[in-house]
Amino acid sequence: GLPYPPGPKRLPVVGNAFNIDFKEPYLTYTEWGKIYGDLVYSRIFGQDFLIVNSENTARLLADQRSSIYSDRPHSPIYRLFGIHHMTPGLQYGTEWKTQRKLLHLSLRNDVVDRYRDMHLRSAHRLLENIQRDGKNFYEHFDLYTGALALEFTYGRRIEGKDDPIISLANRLADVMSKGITGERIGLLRALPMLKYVPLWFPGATFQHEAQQCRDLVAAFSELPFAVAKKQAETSGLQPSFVSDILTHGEEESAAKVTATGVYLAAAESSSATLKILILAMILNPGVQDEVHAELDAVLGKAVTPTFKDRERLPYLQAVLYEVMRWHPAFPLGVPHFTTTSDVFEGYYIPKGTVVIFNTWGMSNCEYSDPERFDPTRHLDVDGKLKPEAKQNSSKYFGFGRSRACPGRFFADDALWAAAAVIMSAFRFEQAKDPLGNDIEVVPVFRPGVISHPAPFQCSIVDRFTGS
Ligand code: HEM
Repeated sequence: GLPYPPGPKRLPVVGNAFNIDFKEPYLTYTEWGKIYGDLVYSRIFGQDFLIVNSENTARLLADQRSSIYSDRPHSPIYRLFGIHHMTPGLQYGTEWKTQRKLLHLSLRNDVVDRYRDMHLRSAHRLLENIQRDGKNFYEHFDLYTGALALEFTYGRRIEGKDDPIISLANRLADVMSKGITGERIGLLRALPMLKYVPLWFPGATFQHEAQQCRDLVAAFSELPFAVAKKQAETSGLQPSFVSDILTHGEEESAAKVTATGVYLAAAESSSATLKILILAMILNPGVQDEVHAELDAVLGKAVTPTFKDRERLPYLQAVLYEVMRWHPAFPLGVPHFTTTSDVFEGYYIPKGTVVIFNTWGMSNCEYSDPERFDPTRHLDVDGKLKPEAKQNSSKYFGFGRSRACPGRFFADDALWAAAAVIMSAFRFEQAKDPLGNDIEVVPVFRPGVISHPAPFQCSIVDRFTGS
């Protein structure tokens, strides 16, 4: 037979389990990429992995062979935690295709303009929250993106973090991110009997978390939907994802399931990106000066931007592209899985291989001096956006025409609205200690599929009052 793609030497049974930095696996994969090239083969506990280190190869596989490369890894953990029927984890097949069709109705490029008022209204709410209570800016970003996701999905306006639906959603996201880790997915593959440990068994934390997650999923797929329907009967249906589906005569059950997945896919990814923006601004005050200079020159002082100003603010847009390049919120995308075996450039790729698109590696190796935060990479000599800038940033939303993020156009507007509104109002700076010295900020990212910056202190100054 044909050889596997090149890769690090494997030990019997464990394979490469001890070669990977599980906290920041993208660092390991990027190192491997430098040694072995665009395609790296690895194995852990009998599971095949293919790491794809170049954007071009990722597109050749995911776009041109999408029927082979669009599945998701099969793991019993999704069923245990009750999330196996949500779009991001669904296996390639009819149910997934139906959900993608429903998402397309409300999220395609030519319909997302209708959410722009909602984005701006929510961005102003974000601004007020930061003005009132700057210390908890992380929480305000989570509320901004969570509220947008819920209003988009159910037409429900969220007034604050105590809203019962947002607190339910947050509890669910929390249980999921703690419960469904890569290590557990691996452990369950190695010791499948773990899923039969009875609930009463001492130390069965895993089972308790799974049960709690299933209960929360069940509540979350019923409650907001029921509220939206009730509202529809009394005051008419607010335009939303759910209303789009119901007016198209689609089945209620498909609508409910798809809606639940949207919140989980939309909220955390966008708020992580906004936190990375603030981190980048604190670390690069000169870039922040440029953003402010552009805003003041184009709009005049103390004018808050709206979407009609977007084209005239190329530097701000370049900053957003650079945020995603500098540290992608999904450094390794979301894993794909092969439905059949394949041969690519003379290499054999088995059926059932987990395919990891190393976006972090791509955004580091395909640019010079990659650690430097430099928005001008995306601008030409006249300060206009390079024609390829938008396309270059599409990799941060994943790969495969049919599997890539369906919410990317919505996310793009949500990020822009928040960035434009809060950056026109505030300057983000290093916080000071009681002696007046700057508190140094070191960029540290938490492990996980979505890479959040670890909490950092920050001083937020009103640009116009100086307070
Ligand atoms: C900055 C914000 C966001 C980023 C960086 C992001 C990125 C991603 C990535 C990398 C994937 C995996 C694609 C792949 O399999 O290759 C994904 C999937 C997905 N995203 Fe997003 N996303 C964002 C916001 C959103 C929003 C706002 C929504 C909905 C309104 C959304 C809905 C989804 C859904 C439903 C999936 C699963 C698609 C599938 O498995 O078929 N995302 N996203």
